Amino acid sequence: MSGITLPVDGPGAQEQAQWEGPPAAGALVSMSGVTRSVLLPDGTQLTILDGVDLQVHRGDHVSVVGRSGSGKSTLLNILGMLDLPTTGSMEFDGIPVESMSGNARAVKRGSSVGFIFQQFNLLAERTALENVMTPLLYARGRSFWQREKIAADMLEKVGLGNRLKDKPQKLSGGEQQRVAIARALVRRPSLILADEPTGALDIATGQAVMALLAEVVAESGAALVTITHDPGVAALADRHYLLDGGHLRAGTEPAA
Ligand SMILES: Nc1ncnc2c1ncn2[C@@H]1O[C@H](COP(=O)(O)OP(=O)(O)OP(=O)(O)O)[C@@H](O)[C@H]1O
Repeated sequence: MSGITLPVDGPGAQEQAQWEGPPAAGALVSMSGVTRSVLLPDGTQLTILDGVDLQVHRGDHVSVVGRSGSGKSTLLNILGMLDLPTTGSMEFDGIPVESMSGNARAVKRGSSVGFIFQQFNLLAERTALENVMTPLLYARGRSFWQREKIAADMLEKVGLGNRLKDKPQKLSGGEQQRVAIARALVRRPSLILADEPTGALDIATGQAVMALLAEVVAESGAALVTITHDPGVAALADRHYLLDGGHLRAGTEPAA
């Protein structure tokens, strides 16, 4: 698909102006020596991430592969400020995340991060349009007052302009994921985090959805971090990482 353009004075423009912070040249997300550990019921400590260094800039498309249980979702949760590092440092837009209150992190997450999940996570009782409008309920200004038009425009961008009133159960898996992509992008976040975005789709549909996702994200200027088991999906990224034993390394092959 080509010629995709996002709404000109798009959703979230006001919030972005408010939150844009440091110059675009700086890293959007910077992780340095990040570990994440949890205390297990038997009192032992499980180290899930160990000494992770990662920088993500606007416009980047980064893939992370790794075996089941290697810590991919844990990494994504930290990138999206859903969890904090146990040790090490992470900055989002130049702001140390540990210096932000929980509320400030939630506001920042809402305006700056869009999530896409394997199982789409759409609200079953809401139409495609209502699902895409949902993030705009937390926006301000034009993004809030014109949320219906903004959401409809975004669904048009992902090729679903004729399915606005359909609920998820009437949509195919690929169509549901396109609704989820529209929802993730509707506030014009600076970072899109996709956790196995093609995992519930057949190969051809997954490739089409992934190509669309990469294109609309690139058009928006946001960064895209994709976690995937699928080498074909990972290959679409510009930079490739592997999580292995809690360590993040460049490339897709485990260390010898
Ligand atoms: N809160 C927690 N308490 C205990 N163990 C945890 C916790 N969170 C994660 N783990 C463990 O840490 C490891 C990494 O989990 P994570 O979900 O990040 O892996 P993943 O690479 O995303 O796996 P998958 O590909 O199967 O989704 C797993 O062994 C998981 O059981």
